[in-house]
This record gives sequence, structure tokens and C-alpha cells, in this order.
Amino acid sequence: MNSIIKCENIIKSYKMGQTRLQVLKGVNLETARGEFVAVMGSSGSGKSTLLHILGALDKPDSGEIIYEGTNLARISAARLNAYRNKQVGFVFQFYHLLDEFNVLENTLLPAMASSSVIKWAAISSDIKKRAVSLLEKVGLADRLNHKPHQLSGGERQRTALARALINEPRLLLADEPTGNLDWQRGSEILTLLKQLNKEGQTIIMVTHDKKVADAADRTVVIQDGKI
Ligand SMILES: Nc1ncnc2c1ncn2[C@@H]1O[C@H](COP(=O)(O)OP(=O)(O)OP(=O)(O)O)[C@@H](O)[C@H]1O
Repeated sequence: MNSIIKCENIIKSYKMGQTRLQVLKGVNLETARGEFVAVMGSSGSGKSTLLHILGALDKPDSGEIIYEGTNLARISAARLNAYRNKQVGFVFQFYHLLDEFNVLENTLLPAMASSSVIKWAAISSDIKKRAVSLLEKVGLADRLNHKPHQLSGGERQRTALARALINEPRLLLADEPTGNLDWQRGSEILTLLKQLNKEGQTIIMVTHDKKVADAADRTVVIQDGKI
């Protein structure tokens, strides 16, 4: 397999007071470049936990994540930050847009995540053009100045998708991207994901819904802490 990311024997538990809840009990998953994989499983099975670990938003107790041949456990904090920011794009169920910024600004935010001060003027015109073209692609060309509260749910998720793609990530991680949308709006997001995948985007998407998973090339299921 022409692997982009591979995880081996991932174990993850959460400590709750005196007890420890083991959620992932040895997960192995390999994803090829250009693949669209759906991760299914019942509520609480550990789907989001796995996605967060793949995106380095969380660390496993043990096990290895190999991204493009590099073991994420063996790189510096700075390189791990760069991985999170540049190689991976995230889409979440509840969008996680920032209310004080408009659609264009929200899309641009990851392009300057390395700075703690927001300096719009410092963003290159190429990146701004890319943001506008991504927003056109997701059908939001006439919503650039809208704030998140002035958008429908589908429009918010399409903004989040444009934001996830601004740094040209090689891996798109989507956590229940249609989970908060009606079927019509959800289908629009899935159509966009399929289109992106056709253009070469590798996607790993978490869902509990078989109909949503059908958009992917391959579905894996987490059950009893394993795939
Ligand atoms: N920070 C945390 N502290 C303690 N327990 C947690 C934490 N995060 C998740 N859990 C528990 O771990 C289990 C797996 O959670 P996770 O969110 O990965 O499941 P999921 O399969 O994505 O579920 P859903 O489909 O309901 O979103 C759940 O039982 C949850 O309660």
C-alpha cells in the first residue's frame, strides 16, 4: 500500500477518578495516499479519540503513528505543531468557527496560526486568492463578509471545509462532518468531499451513519476498542 498514514497498536485510555477507561485497545489502521476512508462505530466506541490521535490533537498511551514514514512520537514539539497545522486539515461536527470573524477571515486563520497576533495585512495575496477560490469552490463566493451567526449550518460547515484546506493539507480529517446537518445539506458536504477526493485529497472521516460512510471508498469499524 502507498501509505500516507499508518497507526499500529494504538492504546488510549482516559483516567476518571480512580478508574481508567480503556477506549482504544490496539488499533491498527493504514490509509493510502488518495484514499477516502470512513471510520464507523457505535457512540462512545472511540472514533473521535482515534481521529484526534491521528491528527496529533491527542497522544496515545502507546502505539505508533507513522506519517509519510515519520514516527510522530519521535519528532520535536515544533515539528508536531507543523504537522498539525500544515499536513492535516480538520473538519468538526460543530464547525468551530470563530464568531467575531467573517467567512473569509475564518478561512484564513490557519494560514497564520504560527503567530499569536492576528495581522491580516501580513497574509500574502496568494493565500487570500486561494481562500477566495476555495470559498467559491464550496459555493460561498457571495458570503465572504458574513459572520458565522449569519450563516446556515451547511454554509458554516462549508466555511469550515474551506478553512481546513487553506494550508493545502495532505490529509483531511473529518469528524461527523454532516452530523449536525439535515440530509440535503449533509449530502452537499459529502458531494464536496467526494469531489476533493477525486482531485487527490486523502480523507479519513468518522461517522456513525452507514449512508454517510457510503461516500467513502472503504469503511472500517471500531468495535470493542479495535478495528
Ligand atoms: N477527555 C475524556 N475524558 C474521559 N473520557 C473521555 C474523554 N473523551 C472521551 N471519553 C470517553 O471515551 C469514549 C470514546 O469517546 P469518543 O468521543 O472517542 O467516541 P465516539 O465513538 O467518537 O462517540 P460519538 O459517536 O458518540 O461521538 C466515550 O465513552 C467517552 O465518554
